[in-house]
Amino acid sequence: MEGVDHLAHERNKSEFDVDAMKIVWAGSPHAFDVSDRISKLVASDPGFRKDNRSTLSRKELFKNTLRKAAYAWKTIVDLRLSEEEAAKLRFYVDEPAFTDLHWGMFIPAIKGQGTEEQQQKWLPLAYKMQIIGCYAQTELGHGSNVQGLETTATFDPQTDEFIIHSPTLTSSKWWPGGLGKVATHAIAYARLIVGGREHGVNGFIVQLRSLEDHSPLLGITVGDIGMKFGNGAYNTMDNGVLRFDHVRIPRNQMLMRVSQVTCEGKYKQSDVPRQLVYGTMVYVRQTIVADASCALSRAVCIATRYSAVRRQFGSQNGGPETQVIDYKTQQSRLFPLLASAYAFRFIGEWLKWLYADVTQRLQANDFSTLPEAHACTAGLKSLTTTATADGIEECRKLCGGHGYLCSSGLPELFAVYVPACTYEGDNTVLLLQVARFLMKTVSQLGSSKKPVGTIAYMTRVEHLMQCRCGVQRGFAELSVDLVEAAVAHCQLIVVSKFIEKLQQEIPGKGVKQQLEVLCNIYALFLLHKHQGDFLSTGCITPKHAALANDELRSLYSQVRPNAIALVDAFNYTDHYLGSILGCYDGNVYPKLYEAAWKDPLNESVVPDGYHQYIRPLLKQEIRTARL
Ligand SMILES: CCCCCCCCCC/C=C\CCCCCCCCCC(=O)SCCNC(=O)CCNC(=O)[C@H](O)C(C)(C)COP(=O)(O)OP(=O)(O)OC[C@H]1O[C@@H](n2cnc3c(N)ncnc32)[C@H](O)[C@@H]1OP(=O)(O)O
Ligand SMILES: Cc1cc2nc3c(=O)[nH]c(=O)nc-3n(C[C@H](O)[C@H](O)[C@H](O)COP(=O)(O)OP(=O)(O)OC[C@H]3O[C@@H](n4cnc5c(N)ncnc54)[C@H](O)[C@@H]3O)c2cc1C
Repeated sequence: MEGVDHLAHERNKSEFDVDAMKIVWAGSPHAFDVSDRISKLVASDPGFRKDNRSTLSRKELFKNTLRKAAYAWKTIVDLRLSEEEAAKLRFYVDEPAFTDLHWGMFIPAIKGQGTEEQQQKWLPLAYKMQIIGCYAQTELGHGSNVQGLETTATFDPQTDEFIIHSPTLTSSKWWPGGLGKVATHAIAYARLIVGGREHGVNGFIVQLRSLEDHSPLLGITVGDIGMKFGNGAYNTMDNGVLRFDHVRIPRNQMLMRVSQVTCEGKYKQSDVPRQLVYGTMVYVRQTIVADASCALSRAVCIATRYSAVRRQFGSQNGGPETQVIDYKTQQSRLFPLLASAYAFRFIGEWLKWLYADVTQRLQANDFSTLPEAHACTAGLKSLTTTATADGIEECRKLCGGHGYLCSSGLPELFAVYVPACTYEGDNTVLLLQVARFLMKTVSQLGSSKKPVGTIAYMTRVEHLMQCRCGVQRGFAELSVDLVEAAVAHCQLIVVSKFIEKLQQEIPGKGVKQQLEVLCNIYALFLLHKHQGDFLSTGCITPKHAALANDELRSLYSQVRPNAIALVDAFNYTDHYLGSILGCYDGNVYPKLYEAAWKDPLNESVVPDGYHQYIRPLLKQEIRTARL
């Protein structure tokens, strides 16, 4: 029945203060207030309706996304929302769109790689959305290998301009979000050529379309790259293709914080690491880790609530069947994902601090923590997105057949989320970067340069020094093992930061105790998952392994009465969840049944095509012997 909380009995079992946990999840009382207020604002505004996406054609879907983006901007301006509130509004609108790249990459690239003068010129236009930008780095032929990009930017001293050109088909820019149909400007990454000499890949601000009639400018060929994985999903984003035919831009449109070209055609490299050109990617990778905890928590919220609603088998003397959340197999699949959602939340908080710290150091020309920041953002982006993509799929399976319905919210969540394992750096390529960082640390063991921060533990691996010669077999040869070592390194960081979080003051009855249970589940689940490595290296004995498994089972029993309250703490509205299986009141079956009849296919009792195709089939005379 509407208005009845079918999960009230579950909520009454909670052993901790849910409202206090909501603050922990949000990060602070202020952050909770903003999130709560904005999520309800979006949920209550029919202008942000999203339950019809899977029934729209690509063109209708895209036009609807443009409408929503414009409506969101009008809401932000009319309500004078702060930058924080505006970002939350875009988050709860919950639809990949060109604005993600405008705000998430185009603006950060200018802030990170532009000079003061360039920031003063371009940022006000971008903040007021008087220009719409995209981040055009990847090409048809190269994405991972940035130094392999082929687009050229040749300096012409006669006119004090750069000539941007796509010399080959494979140099076509390919994938940039917002590029296909909307962006008026791009940060285009190209090989800098001055006086016939190459100076590596740099960023250039290039106008693509007229601000009068949106038509592509002279020398610009631009369009959308076509449908992507899943219906709806990421097809709200116009990932584009772009070719330059000798497009001329003023010299001052090369982002010149890292490298400069003077009007005399002299190339100058600032005394900063050239990798600062990659700074925007580092920034986005750390935001993607926070995104992972959002996406995973969303899937876990749906699967946990539905697991408490769903009953299957186990009826005693005609009594109710067993809630599937009470099956140990369901708990062993679901609760490690619940623990991971909280673990990723806290590692995302720490990574945000690490990024802010390295950014502050860079402003003082202190580059000492840049390698660690690169390794952490690359490795944790890889780890959390792989686990989240796999976790969303596991949550779909945890919901049985109904998890495969669009109305469960899980298929679309999966389809939108999985490219996170690829964009902003293929996950394996990024783990290889972490492996390179770890091997460089090993090579420095014994020198005066002592490992600190997230690699401080490596001082305890002195024995690696003796086998240093072993790694002469070559990085490539050992890359599979090195990638596994990189994953283990990142998992250690996640566990360590979860433990550090628990050493903080955490208010609320029973809140810290619940987080300790989740931290232990996360750590012991990893030990169980990688038991072979721990046993084969002698880190644990078989008895330790058995104890860990016993403790894991006990921890699942401790989480069980608190599971619904732990997902309520995410404070997601039904609108944001977009899931009948995960609705707050647990009134699933009537909503599933009602939703079915709203499908366009049920607009007519007899389907289109019956008279043309089915009736002749049913009425045909069988002229041959029975088949
Ligand atoms: C309906 C339901 C909705 C559900 C919603 C849920 C949530 C969904 C998610 C949100 C959805 C939509 C919103 C979208 C938001 C996100 C959008 C993102 C879009 C993606 C954008 C992109 O993809 S941009 C392009 C990204 N491309 C890459 O990442 C390329 C990867 N490659 C590289 O980074 C580099 O090529 C390389 C690092 C792999 C190699 O570089 P290079 O060859 O130059 O270097 P070397 O390997 O030789 O190393 C040399 C030394 O440099 C150091 N190094 C390398 N990189 C860096 C760095 N970045 N910073 C610092 N140092 C660096 C390296 O360590 C070496 O050092 P030494 O060993 O000391 O020499
Ligand atoms: C939805 C989406 C949105 C995107 N948005 C943007 C955007 O806005 N702007 C932008 O510039 N780009 C964007 N991209 C492009 C994205 O950044 C690249 O696709 C990504 O960096 C991966 O590069 P690639 O496609 O070249 O993969 P590849 O490198 O070709 O990967 C193919 C395979 O090769 C393997 N591989 C590659 N190199 C090595 C190596 N050295 N050792 C071992 N294995 C290796 C990889 O692990 C992978 O298994 C987007 C992509 C997607 C899917």
